[in-house]
Amino acid sequence: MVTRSVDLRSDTVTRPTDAMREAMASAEVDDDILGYDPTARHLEEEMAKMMGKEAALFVPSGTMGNLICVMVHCEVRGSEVILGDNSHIHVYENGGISTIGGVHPKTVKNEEDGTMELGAIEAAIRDPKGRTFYPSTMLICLENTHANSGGRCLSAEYTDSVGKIAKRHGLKLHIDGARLFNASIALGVPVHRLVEAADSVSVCLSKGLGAPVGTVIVGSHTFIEKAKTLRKTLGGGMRQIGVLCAAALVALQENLPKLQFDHKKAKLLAEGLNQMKGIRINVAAAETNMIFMDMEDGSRLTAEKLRKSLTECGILVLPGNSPRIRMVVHHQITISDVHYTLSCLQQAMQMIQEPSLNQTGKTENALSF
Ligand SMILES: Cc1ncc(COP(=O)(O)O)c(C=O)c1O
Ligand SMILES: C[C@@H](O)[C@H](N)C(=O)O
Repeated sequence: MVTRSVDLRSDTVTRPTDAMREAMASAEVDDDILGYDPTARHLEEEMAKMMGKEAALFVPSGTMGNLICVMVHCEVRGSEVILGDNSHIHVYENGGISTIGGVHPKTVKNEEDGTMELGAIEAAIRDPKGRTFYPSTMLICLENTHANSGGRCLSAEYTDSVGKIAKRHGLKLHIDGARLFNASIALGVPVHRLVEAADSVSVCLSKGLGAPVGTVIVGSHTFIEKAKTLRKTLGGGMRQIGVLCAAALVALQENLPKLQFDHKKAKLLAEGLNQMKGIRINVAAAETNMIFMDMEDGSRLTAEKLRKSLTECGILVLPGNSPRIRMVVHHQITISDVHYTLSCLQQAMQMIQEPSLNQTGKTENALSF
């Protein structure tokens, strides 16, 4: 019976630490819809300062944060947003910007590193002279780090270049910064510099930072005022949110410094996987806390077989029928968990690829982790 549990499904799975729970229990609270929750104000002031923006607003989720930001920037009917074809907003948010926001998506191909080609972005901008027929481009969205590219980082220089395109065409720039702190640590660039060109940013507290709930959006005072109204319209206004914001403040203090170790653990995992036959790993692409593991063509290995073997070892990855397995490291994964995962994968691959060998109990090239 497996007793060990290693949860690599996502960095959204972390449990609140004791310090977070203590802070939640003793949090100073008030009605935040009326604008009086002191702990929410404290968190929002902290985040606005860190991001170098005028104001901030706590929202229940990253999905709502992105939706509100897109809707504020695209408040004119017929608005269109340019975003990546593999972006979280386009793929994993139920098409909310269209179905709820009434905003038309104009996708541009995401490159392997999470960027969109600058020329392709500019070419996607509608000609205002065609306004009778075309939607009107109002906004460009980036995602840093880029989740579906494996947690790849967008540089400040690239973001500035996109910002220049937006400004040249009178557009706004939003950054889905669900894992912005991971990008900042990996690049060694402060978060405020990474988002300098952005008019709005959505930053998740519930990802690598390990808070149980929440996202903060930042922007100008005018933007945040409009966002506050929309948050209420969408049902995202809440009462005593100081309980949640207190945990987020602890997460910022406790876990921000730990992100560098998450990246080191992810790299260790990628390097170990890279020694194994039958799978493909791009070690260089493991820039932050995510790893993508692809099955080699023609191999007996399938993602489903490996997922099943991992589960039998108590190792959790997201279920799915994709031939790719994603592993996400967080502060509640230890180095020993990484070694355990590598050892379980090595044995699983051996059993799947060389079933006859295992009947004799012989094992070759067993890697020692
Ligand atoms: C890049 C990115 N943006 C936004 C979100 C949405 O955040 P939430 O799950 O809190 O809605 C996620 C996933 O959680 C994400 O990975
Ligand atoms: C699944 C996805 O929505 C989530 N943001 C994650 O990365 O785990």
